[in-house]
Amino acid sequence: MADYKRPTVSIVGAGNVGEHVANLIAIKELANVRLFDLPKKLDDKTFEVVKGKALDIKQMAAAIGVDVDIRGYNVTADGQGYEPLKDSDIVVITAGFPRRPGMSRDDLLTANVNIIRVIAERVALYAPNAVVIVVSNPVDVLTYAALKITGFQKNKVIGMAGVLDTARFKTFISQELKVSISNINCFVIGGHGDDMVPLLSVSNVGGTPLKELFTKEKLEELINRTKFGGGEIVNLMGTSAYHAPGASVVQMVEAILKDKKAIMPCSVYLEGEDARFYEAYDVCVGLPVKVGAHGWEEIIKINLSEEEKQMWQKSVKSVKEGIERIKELKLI
Ligand SMILES: NC(=O)c1ccc[n+]([C@@H]2O[C@H](COP(=O)([O-])OP(=O)(O)OC[C@H]3O[C@@H](n4cnc5c(N)ncnc54)[C@H](O)[C@@H]3O)[C@@H](O)[C@H]2O)c1
Ligand SMILES: O=C(O)C[C@H](O)C(=O)O
Repeated sequence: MADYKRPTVSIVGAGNVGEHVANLIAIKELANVRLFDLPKKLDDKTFEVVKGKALDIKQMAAAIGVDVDIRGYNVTADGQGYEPLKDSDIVVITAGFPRRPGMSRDDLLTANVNIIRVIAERVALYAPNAVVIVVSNPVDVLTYAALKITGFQKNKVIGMAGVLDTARFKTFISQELKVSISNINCFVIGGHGDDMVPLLSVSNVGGTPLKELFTKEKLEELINRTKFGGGEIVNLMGTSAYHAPGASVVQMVEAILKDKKAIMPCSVYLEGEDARFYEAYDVCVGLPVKVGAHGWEEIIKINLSEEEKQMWQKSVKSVKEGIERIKELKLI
């Protein structure tokens, strides 16, 4: 038998989302994990929290009997300490500020793009063959920034959002109909903001279209709850979600590591024939894509209804405004 080499997933930003990604990767015994974060100051002391979290997760792995190696590394905001990114198969970027009640994801843009810039440069330097999954918000604009800054091939840079938004939509449908999540087929596409687009034309429960299962008013209510699903949690917790986001990232990680060719909505770069089909150019935005060993491998072309087209264009426009903003400010 050929030597098995366990893959390596690096996670930059070991906060709420990052540590949950690490935790789930360990539980599923998918890969070795390297966590990177800034040391934390508390009172007069500096703590190496990232090393503590890595050790704790490694001991959890021992407690549940799985064989993965988890390590933590201190980095600095100006990009020192990233050498251990070397040989990573995947780098997940979860570093940056989460929003607080009253904020939109776009309010995080300038602060987070400055963080992403340093990290993306280091990824390009030390892990030039990795697939990069961007999570930090506003995710579509930051996926675009990470793609431009790393200079990676477009298929190697993927934003996580659609898997999460779709999971939320499924949750609300399942609660309402009292039906298994596994019988619900739907996609949420577009930018990860208030203008996201639940695709009713391809959504069904056990084959029955959603439009036949709900009144117009009820469907509207479920769609709105999905669109503002992130904000609902921010208002409840004072910070943003991390269990469902962590699990959504790990679904993508697993599809890449196992070359599953799984179709899931992700934020990807549009150009050429894909851009013409969706009438959206030079932008990263959520669409159903096939995810496998090479990152995203194909954009699935779905004929949108007239109503969906209008919602899609509005969503794309709002992502493009964010991209223009960081270009004007010369942040990328
Ligand atoms: N795409 C999505 O669907 C989605 C879902 C949830 C959260 N998010 C976003 O993910 C990001 C992280 O959320 P969180 O809840 O984990 O926040 P968090 O504050 O718990 O964790 C962020 C971590 O990033 C670290 N960090 C900050 N600057 C850094 C730098 N320069 N280098 C290295 N590490 C740095 C912080 O020290 C912190 O540990 C936020 O921007 C949030 O909005 C996106
Ligand atoms: O809502 C947020 O700010 C975090 C994330 O984008 C989410 O949808 O949970």
